[in-house]
Amino acid sequence: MESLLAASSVGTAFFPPCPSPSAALRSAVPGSSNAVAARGVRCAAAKDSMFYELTHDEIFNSAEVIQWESGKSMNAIAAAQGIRIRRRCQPRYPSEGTGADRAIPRNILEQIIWDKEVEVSQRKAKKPLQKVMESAQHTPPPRDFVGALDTAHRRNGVPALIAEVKKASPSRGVLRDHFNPVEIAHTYETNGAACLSILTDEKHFQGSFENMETVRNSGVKCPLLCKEFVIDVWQIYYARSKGADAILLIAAVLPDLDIKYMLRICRNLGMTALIEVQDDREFDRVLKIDGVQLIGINNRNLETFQVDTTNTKMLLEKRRDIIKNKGESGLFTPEDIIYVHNTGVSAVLVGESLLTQDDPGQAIAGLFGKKLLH
Ligand SMILES: O=C(O)c1ccccc1NCC(=O)[C@H](O)[C@H](O)COP(=O)(O)O
Repeated sequence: MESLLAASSVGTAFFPPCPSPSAALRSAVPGSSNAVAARGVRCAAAKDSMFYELTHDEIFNSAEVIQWESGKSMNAIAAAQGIRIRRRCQPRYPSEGTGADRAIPRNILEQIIWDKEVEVSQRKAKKPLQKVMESAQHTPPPRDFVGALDTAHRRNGVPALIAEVKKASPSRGVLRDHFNPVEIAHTYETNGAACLSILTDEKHFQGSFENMETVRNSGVKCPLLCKEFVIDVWQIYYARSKGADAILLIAAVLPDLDIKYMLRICRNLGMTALIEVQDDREFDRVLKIDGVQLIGINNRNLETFQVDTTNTKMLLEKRRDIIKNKGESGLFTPEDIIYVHNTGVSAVLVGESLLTQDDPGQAIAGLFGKKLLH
């Protein structure tokens, strides 16, 4: 088994990680030895153990390499896994398609991802990956996200709460005119939230990484989830450098290869990855990936915005023996909480129903039908 660390023997002492394995593969010429070279060089690991050391077998299983080397584009590989969200990468090969079908996003999630591609490349131009990795290295160590959820679940006998700090969303528009992330974070914590989820996307949610950093530095003790649309490992290191303890990875957006790679980076940074699924196919894909600690079942279809709390039940009924699950979106009443708890979830992620009340923290007792201890 050849380790990518060994590939750093090409001469330079330090190789930043590739944005994602599928992006590295995309930059190579399929079917040629360049594809192999790209694997070796673009994904070579930094020697520092804080980063990562992946083997070829871990990242590039033979089926994936064969797919790539047969000339399939990244979007085609993703589509073969049932991923409907396309990247807006410039077409390089006829199989990637051209023309009108590529110019218009098919739904809001695809629009967010296309905007994210532009945003991340601009951010990277301002602060390259190597600098972000250094900043991440100097950030105080992450807090135990899963541990905080477990403790709260045991203490209260109801699903642990990940309370969301978000000003707006594409489906609901502005949720709060007066939006003070630090105030909201503190009232959530005081009223029993186990962890907080901080929206960092600016364009569609009016969030920011500054919010993440300010909340982290404000004395809040809860572990923080960076609620971001991750397409590039740069965002994971950046989130860590701003104090995130956990990060969201969306199965509807990321091919398996990228999830595996990003999971390993999270593990080496000491962060928790919350992997979000919305349907059977995504759930099955994620269950086959080693090292997944936390799965979130979104009740909101991110393509249509439709919310259906029976989604959690439907997906869990078939998979009774699953590790850790979290129900997300569209939870408004104590009955909703009892309903998802009975399906087997040990945590819930809630935004809108708390944020639209005068005091989002005090609204927690109303949502759970009792005061949560913390
Ligand atoms: O909420 C949206 O409109 C949305 C649109 C596209 C992608 C993601 C979106 N929301 C992210 C979330 O999953 C929710 O913020 C989270 O689950 C909390 O949901 P809620 O309690 O309904 O605010």
